[in-house]
Amino acid sequence: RPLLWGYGKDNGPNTWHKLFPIANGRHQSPIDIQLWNTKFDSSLKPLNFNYDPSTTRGIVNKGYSFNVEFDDSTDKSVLSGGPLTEQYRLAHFSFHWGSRDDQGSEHSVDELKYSAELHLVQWNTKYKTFCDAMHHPDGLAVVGVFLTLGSAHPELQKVIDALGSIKKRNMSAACTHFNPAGLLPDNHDFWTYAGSLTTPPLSECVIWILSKFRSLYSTTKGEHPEQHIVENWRPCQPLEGRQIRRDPL
Ligand SMILES: NS(=O)(=O)c1ccc(C(=O)N2CCN(Cc3ccccc3)C2)cc1
Repeated sequence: RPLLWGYGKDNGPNTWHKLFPIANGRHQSPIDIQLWNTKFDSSLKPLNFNYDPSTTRGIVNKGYSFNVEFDDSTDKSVLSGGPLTEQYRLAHFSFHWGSRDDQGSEHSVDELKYSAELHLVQWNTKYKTFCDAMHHPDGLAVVGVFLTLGSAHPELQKVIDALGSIKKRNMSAACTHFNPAGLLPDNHDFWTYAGSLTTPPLSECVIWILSKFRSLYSTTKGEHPEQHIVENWRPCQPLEGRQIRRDPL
């Protein structure tokens, strides 16, 4: 059964507007973070990651990426602070990567792309469900972390080790007690702007929070996540007069 959309020539990002016309909207993601155009905002608070590893549910092959999913039926794993005025529940995290080490991230910084980008996806608890939240500009808060090749990263290694058991789309495997905070850089400085999902349905419902600092990862021989899924990043979209705020100075 052919997938509705993907990253190939016939179903890739340049074709998505046909099924999802919002693709040509004015609040699309990802974007290039042009450092000269970021503005310090003293009203931004420190980010507050409050993740409980016992909410880890498992790892699922989504076809064009894989998600590590969390139980979001309670407020056990939540994000608050930063640009957020409410609490957001962790639903899953996933990655975007490329076929080469010099591309793979979705956002770029002064046109520089990283090898991969981690997305920690949270939804605003003032809405009843994730799906409901997707219909509001403040519905989701996605924390983006740039990944660059480096020394092995224990928490990330746990994810890479689990990939062997979810080789096909819709396969899932148990994955427990994962600490998503372990994937974050020590420094929580960030840029933030109003944007969209970077995959269909491309809803303009995301408050993006991009870490200024990188996390390191190393791909072990053979078990490369991109072995079967080669490129799953969307190119940068027009900023259209949006302001990118930064914290701190
Ligand atoms: N790369 S990203 O961070 O922008 C991101 C991408 C996708 C998602 C996500 O979990 N979903 C998007 C919609 N999908 C399911 C769905 C729901 C309603 C209608 C249609 C489809 C789930 C979250 C974050």
